[in-house]
Amino acid sequence: MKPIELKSLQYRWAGAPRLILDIDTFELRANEKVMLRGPSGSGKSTLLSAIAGVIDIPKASVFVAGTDVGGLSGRDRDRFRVDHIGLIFQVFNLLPWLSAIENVLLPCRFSTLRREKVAAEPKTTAIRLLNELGLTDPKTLNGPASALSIGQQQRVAAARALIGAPEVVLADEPTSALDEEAKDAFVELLLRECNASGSSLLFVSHDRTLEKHFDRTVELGVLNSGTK
Ligand SMILES: Nc1ncnc2c1ncn2[C@@H]1O[C@H](COP(=O)(O)OP(=O)(O)OP(=O)(O)O)[C@@H](O)[C@H]1O
Repeated sequence: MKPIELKSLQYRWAGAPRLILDIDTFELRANEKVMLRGPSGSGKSTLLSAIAGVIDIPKASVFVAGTDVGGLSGRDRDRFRVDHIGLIFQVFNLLPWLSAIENVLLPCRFSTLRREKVAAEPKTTAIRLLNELGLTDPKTLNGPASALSIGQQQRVAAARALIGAPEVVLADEPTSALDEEAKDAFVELLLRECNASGSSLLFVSHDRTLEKHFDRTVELGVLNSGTK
């Protein structure tokens, strides 16, 4: 089963003069790690929103782990997303009053499937993931997320995306707030953890220096031939 398959995906924002997405075909294969590039405003975040089922897309145009995302009701899409997709955004969307560990556990709270995929006790797994991503200080792990630095928040967001081994991890410029060295280190950690959990990764970035870490790079402008 392909983690992501797009077929004749078209999308136009309400009131916009033209399609922002017009993609004939695209596939992300099992365990594949792909970088998605493209100029600002070209539709990269829109594409991730389409794959995550955050926006309304036509039926039979986006398949995630074999499910037709556009064919699901809004409620079922929300359920499907938490079961099968790990999300890391530019803004990490941590709940500031919860601890790092509690933030990482959120997908297990909302998804039985994710919880069942966690072999050990979920809290033990959350701590292991955070440790592997470089967060080890008990104060950092147990204190409120509001007290974390940007780099620490990003690691928590990555651990939250990875817990319960979702088939697909979608990352939208998660390194934009980091310096060069921290970017490379973060991408290496993320890829290692995706490999460990068997998750495929679609990673949006402008940053060509990160390309070397990925199986391949896809230019949205090339994919999106129909919008020209
Ligand atoms: N919620 C929205 N409503 C209407 N138009 C939107 C919305 N979100 C994005 N757009 C438009 O869609 C186009 C693509 O935006 P998108 O954020 O997908 O691009 P991007 O490639 O991710 O850009 P960047 O690299 O700057 O983050 C832009 O013209 C933007 O104004």
